[in-house]
Amino acid sequence: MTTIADERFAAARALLGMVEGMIDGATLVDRESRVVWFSEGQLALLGKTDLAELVGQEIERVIPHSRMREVVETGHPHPLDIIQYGDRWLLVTRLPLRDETGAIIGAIAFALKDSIPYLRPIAERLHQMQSRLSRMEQAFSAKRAVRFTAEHILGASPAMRQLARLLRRAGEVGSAVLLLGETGTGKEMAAHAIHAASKRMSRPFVAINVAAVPENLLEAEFFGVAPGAFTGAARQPRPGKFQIAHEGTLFLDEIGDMPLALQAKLLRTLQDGEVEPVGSNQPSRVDVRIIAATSRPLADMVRAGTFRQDLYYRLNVLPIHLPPLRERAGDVELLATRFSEQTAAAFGVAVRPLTAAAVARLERHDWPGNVRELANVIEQIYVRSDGARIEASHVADVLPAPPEAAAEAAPDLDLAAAVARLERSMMAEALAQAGGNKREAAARLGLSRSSLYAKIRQYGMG
Ligand SMILES: Nc1ncnc2c1ncn2[C@@H]1O[C@H](COP(=O)(O)OP(=O)(O)OP(=O)(O)O)[C@@H](O)[C@H]1O
Repeated sequence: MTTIADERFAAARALLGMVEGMIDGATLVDRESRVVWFSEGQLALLGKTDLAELVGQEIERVIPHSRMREVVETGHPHPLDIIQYGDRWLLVTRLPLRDETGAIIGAIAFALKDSIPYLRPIAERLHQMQSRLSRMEQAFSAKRAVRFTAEHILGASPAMRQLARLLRRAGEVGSAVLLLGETGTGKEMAAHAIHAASKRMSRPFVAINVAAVPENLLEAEFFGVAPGAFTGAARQPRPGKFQIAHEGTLFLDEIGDMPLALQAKLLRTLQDGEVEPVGSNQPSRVDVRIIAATSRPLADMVRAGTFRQDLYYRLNVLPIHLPPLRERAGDVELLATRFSEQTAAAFGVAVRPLTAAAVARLERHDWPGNVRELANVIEQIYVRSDGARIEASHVADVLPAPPEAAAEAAPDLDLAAAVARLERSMMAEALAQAGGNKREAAARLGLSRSSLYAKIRQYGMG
């Protein structure tokens, strides 16, 4: 005689029979977790052919890791589980079966056919998000690492001793700082040192060079992008430098190159302590200390109306002037010696001390590119000449000849050096004409801003 349970099992089998094409395998067990039925597909998965010999066996004897008993005993379904059969991965659903009084009479399980490919888009998205996260974590910890402290900033001149005091003080107070100085005077280094001396030192230090980022990307770079802000944009939100620098320090290099429209948004952010990603009207709070830097005469720009006065006051809470190298003659020897040691270590060669004449020759130079130019000159000497020491002649080979000597100089047949000299002088001219504005100078030279930047770095100039 057939019981209610038998009827229900028969109904379940009939139902599964109707969707046979969509499932890889199906299993029915009774309330003692004994096998009632396996579908053809399930038998194949198990490597069996004879259903009759399996019916009535406890499910674990046939499928050792089966979780059907759990479902029968708890009455809780497992709507989605991923299991492995040999080398196949299946998405399995297990449901309890009940009679009309609600009592459990067994359980049913089925694996959706080709279910794993259905999962692939989700798995890939998860994978993408995980790798994004780990890239961001890496970037975070790299940025968080303190690169320079005040001790790295070399200089025994009174101007530099005063600077070291100011940087430490700036670290303590936590207000906005404006670093003023020519290119290559160590503004970025100073910003690192302030961060390292502040209570934010274990939080991120994030730098952005306003002049080096194309104008149309600046806003997104600063404030981030809301998910799907523009067609084709990533659907996930992209954090801006403000969000990345949360609780840390944001270094805004070449702030004088910031377009006026963005200056307004930056001011709002600083006033409200909230950022609004591009394409979103939902501001979020950020706690960021700002250190801005510029090699341009910001006060003059305010007068000329190219830099907002209110933003200037907001940033100029603690102005720190970084003296150009030509005003720190006493430091040239110290810096050149240190750069010689660093270059030797980087090239894996013996250190070449500088002769007194070489130092004197370096001290006569005007250093438009400041400390970066000096570091570059020393490195070029290592590349272009041999010898146990750095002689005045090595310096002269690398530095442009002083004006009075130029007339007597032998014709220079070194094409690369001549091209470099021409490039340098045209770049210096374009920068001077553009009042230090790199955007404008690049346009005058017919270069992209990033190429101009690369050349400025290459030649250690501004
Ligand atoms: N006082 C110093 N002691 C040691 N190294 C220095 C000093 N000042 C600058 N440097 C070195 O000179 C190079 C230029 O410094 P940095 O990038 O900080 O200058 P900057 O003023 O920010 O330049 P820019 O405005 O062109 O970006 C760096 O390699 C830095 O390590």
